[in-house]
Amino acid sequence: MMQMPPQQETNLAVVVIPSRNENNVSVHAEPAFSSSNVSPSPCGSPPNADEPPAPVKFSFLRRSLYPITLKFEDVGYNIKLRTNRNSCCAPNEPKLTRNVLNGVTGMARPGELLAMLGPSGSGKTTLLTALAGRLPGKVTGAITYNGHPFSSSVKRKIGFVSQDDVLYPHLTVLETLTYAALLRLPKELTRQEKADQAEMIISELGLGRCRTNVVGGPLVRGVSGGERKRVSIGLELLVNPSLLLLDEPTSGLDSTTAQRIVAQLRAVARGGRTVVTTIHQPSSRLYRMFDKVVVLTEGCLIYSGSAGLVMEYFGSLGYSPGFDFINPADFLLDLANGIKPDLRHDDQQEFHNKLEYHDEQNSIKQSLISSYKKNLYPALKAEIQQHSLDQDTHPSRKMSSLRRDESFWMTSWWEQFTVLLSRGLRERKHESYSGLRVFQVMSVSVLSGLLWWKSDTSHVQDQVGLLFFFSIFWGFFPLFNAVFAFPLERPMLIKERSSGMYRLSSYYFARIAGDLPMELVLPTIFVTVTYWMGGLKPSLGTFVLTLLIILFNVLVSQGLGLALGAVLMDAKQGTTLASVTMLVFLLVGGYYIQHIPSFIAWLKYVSFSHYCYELLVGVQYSVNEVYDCGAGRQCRVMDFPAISCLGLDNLLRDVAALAVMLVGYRLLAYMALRVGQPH
Ligand SMILES: Nc1ncnc2c1ncn2[C@@H]1O[C@H](COP(=O)(O)OP(=O)(O)OP(=O)(O)O)[C@@H](O)[C@H]1O
Repeated sequence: MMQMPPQQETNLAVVVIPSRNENNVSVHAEPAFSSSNVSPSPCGSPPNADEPPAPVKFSFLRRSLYPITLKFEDVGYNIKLRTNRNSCCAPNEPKLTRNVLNGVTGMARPGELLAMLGPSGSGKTTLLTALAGRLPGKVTGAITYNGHPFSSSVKRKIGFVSQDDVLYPHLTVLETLTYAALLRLPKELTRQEKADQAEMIISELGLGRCRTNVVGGPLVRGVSGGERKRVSIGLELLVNPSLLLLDEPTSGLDSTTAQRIVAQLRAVARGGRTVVTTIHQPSSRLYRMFDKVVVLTEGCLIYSGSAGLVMEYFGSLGYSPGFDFINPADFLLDLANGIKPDLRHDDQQEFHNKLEYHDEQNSIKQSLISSYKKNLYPALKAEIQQHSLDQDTHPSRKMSSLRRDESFWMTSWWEQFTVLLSRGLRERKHESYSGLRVFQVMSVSVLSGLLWWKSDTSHVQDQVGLLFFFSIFWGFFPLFNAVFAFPLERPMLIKERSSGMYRLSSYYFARIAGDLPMELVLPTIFVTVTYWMGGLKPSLGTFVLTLLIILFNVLVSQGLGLALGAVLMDAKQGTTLASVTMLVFLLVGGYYIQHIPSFIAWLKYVSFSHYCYELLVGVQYSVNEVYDCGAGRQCRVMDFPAISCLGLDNLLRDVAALAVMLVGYRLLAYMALRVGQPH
């Protein structure tokens, strides 16, 4: 029943990969565009037409060094359904579960392209995610890679392309692939060699014309959908994966582009890799490129085996198309939906209107599932077992490298940090240095300078008001900017951490360091303008201290924003909680209420704005400073009611409290990220 993978095509190039850890391995590779059915690049012209010929030494189409045979036996998966019932009111209510996968079995060998077909909701994505070792919760049955269960070593040999392209919208195609190459390729290669590898992928995937275009996203116009998909595929091909899993790589693309992508996937498979893809409605031209198909209906299999034998198999069950020519994929999808393929289109319309339609559909599906269990399943199991026996008798085929502990990272911590920092700065430069943001800060700064224009100590109340405004404005602003950081980056973080690209700590420190310049530049400009316009103490020392306190406050506030974002991982919830927190800090900061009832006075000790305000007032006025308090009398500033109740006798305590928060919030953010991310 099983069709062996087509042998290597004749038009092969022998190339040498000078990777230092691969010891100049001689390998065979197909030229990427040797296939006659590959159509011209949607970027404009066929790749290489107006580009210098790409060096072949790094071609991703080199043979896989660690071929993987993927086996999945009796795979099952249930999801817990959310109910509207309040569980505390019905504690004994059994939890509702839904069976998404039920006894799914199959095998894909190196060199094969396996396609998963089935109606929407039949479980294709769930199965693919389970095969990639990324499905949360318990997966029953067995999924093995050369006989081994999923491990960190296997993870490094798997490429996973999700249905949604998770890419940074403001990076160009070249930058996207180059940064990935710098992070994912082994440290034995130089930076230049890694960059060359990215260039090679661009050339081989026909992205040459759009290499300097930004990738784009929902809010930014960038490259086309097909180009974006090829960038996603290229990111995985960079690491020469042994097993490549793709979720609907052709959805939303025109048939020519779809065919081009599948042709490339087939070429990738022919290099000794195992390629598994889910696909929606492939044309018959596409279907012919598949070696194997798995057909799902409602989480159960109706077929698993050779793509070329489906018509014969279903014909033997009495299901034959009523037409001379039919796309096998349409035929399979009709069957998976429980529709008899011999009904003509008009008849189907009529049939759909009948009441017994659903019963009939269900009975066809059940009969196909039973036939699969009776006719195909035993042979499939026997084949899988025979393959396992062969592996046991030929231990060399078991790929000992998979057992080796490869939990080490591809690049050093420092390398990861510098690459992630550079990538983050480039991706967010439009946001950090946006004119709107600068305008926002500058306009508030100039307006407050005018409102407090040349105030002096005869208006102490106004001056402390300005200092309080400093502490609150530079509490709100960084907090709200930081709260978005992790929720917005979450999909990228999950994707990249799932493929073991970098340590969480290197990402975290790069993110914090990348945000620093603008987080510190804007308050510096703001304070410089407002301090001197507002008539605060004309002393350079006091000005510098005021600036340092505000920058300290900014860092603490940013830390709280990062922590809220990392704990909640939801921008909406994060901003809601941030606004409530800042309102509380505003009220207990010490400016509006001077006599807070003792049972709630503790709130001010958790408010960084309170400490910041105390410090600002503390450095602004010296102990013996006086002001004109009317009728020619001189009063001590420290006796002014709004200041005396602050208790400025222990400013070091304020500094210590802010320092604890500075470290504590960042630590909390890191821990929350660690808990929520794949390891
Ligand atoms: N986390 C989840 N919560 C609720 N339902 C889920 C979850 N994951 C999967 N499902 C359900 O499981 C079924 C299979 O989903 P899956 O995404 O695997 O289908 P699919 O065949 O890939 O569909 P499509 O072709 O539309 O992408 C669907 O009915 C889906 O609603």
